[in-house]
Order: sequence, then structure tokens, then C-alpha cells
Amino acid sequence: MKASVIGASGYGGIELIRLLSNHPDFELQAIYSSSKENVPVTEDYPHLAEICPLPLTKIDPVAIKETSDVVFLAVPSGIATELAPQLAGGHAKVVDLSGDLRLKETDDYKKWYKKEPADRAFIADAVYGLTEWNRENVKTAKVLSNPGCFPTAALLGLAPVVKNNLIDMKNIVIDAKSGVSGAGRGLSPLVHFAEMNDNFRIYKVNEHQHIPEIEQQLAWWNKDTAPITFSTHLLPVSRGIMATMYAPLTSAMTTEEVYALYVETYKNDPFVRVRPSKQFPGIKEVAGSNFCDISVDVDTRTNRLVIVSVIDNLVKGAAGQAIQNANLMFNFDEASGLKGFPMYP
Ligand SMILES: NC(=O)C1=CN([C@@H]2O[C@H](COP(=O)(O)OP(=O)(O)OC[C@H]3O[C@@H](n4cnc5c(N)ncnc54)[C@H](OP(=O)(O)O)[C@@H]3O)[C@@H](O)[C@H]2O)C=CC1
Ligand SMILES: CC(=O)N[C@@H](CCC(=O)OP(=O)(O)O)C(=O)O
Repeated sequence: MKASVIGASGYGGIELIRLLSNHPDFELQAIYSSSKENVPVTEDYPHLAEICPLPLTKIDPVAIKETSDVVFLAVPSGIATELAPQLAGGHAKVVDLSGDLRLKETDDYKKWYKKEPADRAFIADAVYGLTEWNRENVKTAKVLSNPGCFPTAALLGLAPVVKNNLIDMKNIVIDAKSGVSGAGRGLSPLVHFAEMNDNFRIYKVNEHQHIPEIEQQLAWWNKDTAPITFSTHLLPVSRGIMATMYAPLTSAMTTEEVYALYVETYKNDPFVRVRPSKQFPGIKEVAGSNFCDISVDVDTRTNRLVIVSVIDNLVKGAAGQAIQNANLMFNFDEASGLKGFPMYP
């Protein structure tokens, strides 16, 4: 199957190139950029030498749509709003990595992204691809909206207890940290070396655009849903997200009981690894891989459950999950092209 990547000069784009170049079922046939034409991608990214010989090409949605079986969009929010509808509706399937098609309430998109939303009906038809929890819909999707990096880590961690009504939905706190590649390749004072290195900062306090995305999925799972507290911090590392979730249990449970529930829930999911008690995951343990590692612990003094979930923001949080979804959309093995192990140390 022929795959194309738009936004191929960004961090999400080059991660798609890395993974698709080693994929047995997709052939990466073209890569697109809005700022560069006929320039080998290796000029900016020499690590792709002899891996990806393709030049960056000007974006022509009509031609891309006709020549591709699947188009991955790794462009900033606001751009997919325009491009995705132009690419959809024909032979090609579309996988969008941005936030543009995730929020079914278009007013939420306006409020949190501060941009004009895509057409409501188009968004309604886009399938939200939190793979482990929406496989059947993903399989038939023509337009796939890939989850955000923080929502992926947080929701995979929360799902078993939220779906089984085991935590107080009115008291969920999600405390998340991300490496700087989560912000893309563009520079800003927040990710400037001198300000980020040797430092640790909270950002977008109570106004992060992933808040409505997480709340939307929690509401689909549990009718008692309520606003969450969600905070994001910048770690002075390149890759990785750790989301630590805190919530009171609705009735007393032991760590062993909660652990058993998680093991049972994720026993058939190739990319979710539930850690044994007290073996809390670090971000390095999933770096470069499509794994999400989860650990749980009950604080018996407060009856509060602590859930720790880690992913690589560029893999399970972006390009890896996008390919996992595309695999299902084309009836390939879900793990095809994604079997690379984490890099450690
Ligand atoms: N980084 C991460 O960990 C994650 C990112 N995402 C999402 O994936 C998308 C890509 O992110 P990321 O790769 O990090 O960002 P980057 O800033 O690194 O890359 C953005 C890409 O979009 C292209 N682009 C910029 N403006 C336009 C335009 N007007 N038309 C078409 N293309 C344009 C840029 O290339 P050029 O200027 O050459 O066209 C570049 O290739 C974003 O929506 C992001 O929110 C989602 C999950 C995680
Ligand atoms: C470290 C960092 O800055 N991360 C970004 C993640 C952005 C992202 O992935 O945006 P969408 O999912 O909304 O497209 C942030 O917190 O905004």
C-alpha cells in the first residue's frame, strides 16, 4: 500500500518516515512540505541517509489523493482543518495527527485551540483512534483522528478504572510531564536550551488544549464524568511523557486487585505493558518504541489510587499510534512495522 506523509519536515513527520521506511506492508512513496521543494529530507535530517531517499515535494492535495492509499497528516493544528477534507472522499484514507478532528463539539475546538473548526459533519465522521479502545471503528475508518500525546498516556492509564466505575469521577487529577520534542521542531522561549536545560517548568496551566479531549473520552466511558484537573510540565529531555493520575477509589481495593484488573484488561494488547507492583516505569523504558507502560498503586492511608503511565510522545503519542491505526484500517497485523524495542539506557 502506498503511503504519503504531509508535514514531513517536522518531528512527527520524520518519525513517520523512520517507521514507514521499515514497514513491511506500507511503501513510503512521497513526502510533502509547504516550505521546501525538491530538497532531500536528508539535508535537514542526515540520520535518514540511505533510509529515505525521497525529496520533499510541494503539497498538491488532488495529486496526493490520487496517488496514495493512505495519507498521514503531521501538520500544525489549523492546517489539517483545511487539508483533511481536500484529501478525503476518494480512494485514499487519511490519518491526521493534529488536534483538528478530535473534538466532536466544534465550540470546544474554538475555545481551546482558538481557531476556526473544520466542518462539524466532517469531524463527526472522523474516528478517534485511541487504538486499544476503539478497534472496531478504527478498522472501518476512512478519516482517522489520532489522539494527542498526553491524552494517549492519560487515557490508557485511566480506562480500566473509569470504565468499571472504580474511581470518583469528580476528583481526577492528571499530572503530566513531556520531553521538548512534544512541542515540535519550531523554537520558542519555553524550549530554548538555556531556559529548558537544567530546568523544570509547568505550562498552559488550566488551559491546555488536551483537557477537552481527555474529558470527551472520559464522558464516552462513564456517565458520571466531571471536569478534570490536568497539568503539563516540560522535562529537559528530548522524548517521553509521564502522566501520573490520582483519584479516590469508590470502595476499598488493594493494589493487587487493581493490578489484576489492569493485567486482565490489557492482556491482548501488544503495546500496553502492565508493570508488576512497585516497578514504576521511567520514560526511558519506552523510548523509541510504541509501548505504553502502566503501573498502579493504592495509597491505603488516603484510599487514593495512583496510576503511572509512560509513552514516547513521538511514537505511541504520535507516529507509532498513527501507524497502529493505519494497520487496522488496512487489515494488516496491528503491530506491523512497530515491533522495534525501546532503546536503553
Ligand atoms: N511532537 C509530538 O510529540 C506530537 C505532535 N502531534 C501533532 O502532530 C502535528 C505535527 O507536529 P510536529 O511534527 O511535532 O510539529 P513540527 O513543528 O515539528 O512540524 C510541523 C510540520 O508541519 C509543516 N507545516 C507548517 N505549516 C504548514 C502549512 N501551512 N501547510 C502545510 N504544512 C505546514 C511543517 O513543515 P513545512 O514548514 O516544511 O511545511 C512541518 O513539517 C501537530 O499537529 C502536533 O500537534 C501530536 C502528537 C504528538
Ligand atoms: C511539550 C509540548 O509543548 N507539547 C505540546 C503537545 C502538542 C500537541 O501534540 O498538540 P495537539 O495534540 O493538540 O496537536 C503541548 O503541550 O501543547
